[in-house]
Amino acid sequence: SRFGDFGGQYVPEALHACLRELEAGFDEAVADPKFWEEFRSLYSYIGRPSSLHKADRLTEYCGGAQIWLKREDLNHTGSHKINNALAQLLLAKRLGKTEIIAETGAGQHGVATATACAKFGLKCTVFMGAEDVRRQALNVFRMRILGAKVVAVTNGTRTLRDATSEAFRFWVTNLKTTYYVVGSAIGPHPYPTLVRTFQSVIGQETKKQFAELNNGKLPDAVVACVGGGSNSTGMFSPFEKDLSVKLLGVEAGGDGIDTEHHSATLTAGRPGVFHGVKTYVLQDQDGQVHDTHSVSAGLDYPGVGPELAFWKSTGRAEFIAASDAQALEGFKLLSQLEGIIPALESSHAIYGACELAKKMRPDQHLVINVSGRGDKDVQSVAEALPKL
Ligand SMILES: CC/C=C(/N=C/c1c(COP(=O)(O)O)cnc(C)c1O)C(=O)O
Repeated sequence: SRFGDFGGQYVPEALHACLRELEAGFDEAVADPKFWEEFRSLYSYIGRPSSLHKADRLTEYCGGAQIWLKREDLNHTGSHKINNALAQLLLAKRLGKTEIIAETGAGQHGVATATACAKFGLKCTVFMGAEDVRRQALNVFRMRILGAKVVAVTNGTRTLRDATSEAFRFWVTNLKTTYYVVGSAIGPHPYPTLVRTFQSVIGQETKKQFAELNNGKLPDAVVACVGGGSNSTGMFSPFEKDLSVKLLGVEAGGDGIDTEHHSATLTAGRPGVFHGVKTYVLQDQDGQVHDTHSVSAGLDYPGVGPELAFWKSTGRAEFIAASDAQALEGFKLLSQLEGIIPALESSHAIYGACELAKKMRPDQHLVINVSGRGDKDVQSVAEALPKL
């Protein structure tokens, strides 16, 4: 349950028993070939494997490494979130839970959980900050159309942080019947391990596909955006032992990490406890957690997964921040050079990858995890880029 000094279960006594039940259920499931057979039987529903292909015009534009795209945006519901939501629903069924709750920021995890609940016939309640209900309205409609109840959370900054706190509060009072599908590699043990394990299908496929297309070679670098850390740990973990592969996480630099308005937890935060886990936190010297900002709702969060905090401390992965303006640049680049409209979250990885590619040689290869598609964001981008 530890990632070096990070991880653990910093939760009230009331949660210990159900976290132990969850850990036992998880350990049993991952050791059971039947669980993985059931997960793989969902691949045609998800659209796995997702494709890996070259980005020729983006490669030319950046002028350095060969750039490849892992298309998690093409999954059913439009992001990587479906991998984790479906796997956790299988786990919830094994644990005999009848009610499902989830938190959401960008609405992608909310839609993925609502989709999985519709498929498995379970009641679904999604907690979402009122500000995110406004800026990701398309996904709120989708959740409701899929049969889920969306609870707008109005405390605090009315974003992902508050939705997550509210989901935990609800869970603690409904432990017997309710399974909390956590949407990122955050929260108390076993959630960071559980979510990374289910998302590692991304990195496993990437490694195999890249080798098949490049006579057995590994890529030289892999890039992913970082919110709570699920698409990054899912993409990075299969490469963790391959030290020749550079791992780069791109966080939300908002208005700039020298301002109070960003969500670059690993770049500008420090070790602390938040949402039940020891990790990096954006906090003041008294440990009060900062309000955060990002143009992308899915990265707008003052915590981060403990495994990424560990990889930062060991130097296995590097982290940079892309500002709102730089993310909007990444959004435009992929749209106009490759005809792919990425989620604003993924747009941070596009920008960061292009900066890295420039510093690499043309005989080197870099893979970007395109974590989601940008349909949900076109309204806010149109407002942000009126001259587009
Ligand atoms: C679970 C809260 C985060 C959400 N989304 C985060 C997100 C992220 C960042 O989340 P992580 O992969 O967990 O760091 C990246 N790409 C897309 C398309 C996302 O939607 C959500 O609610 O949909």
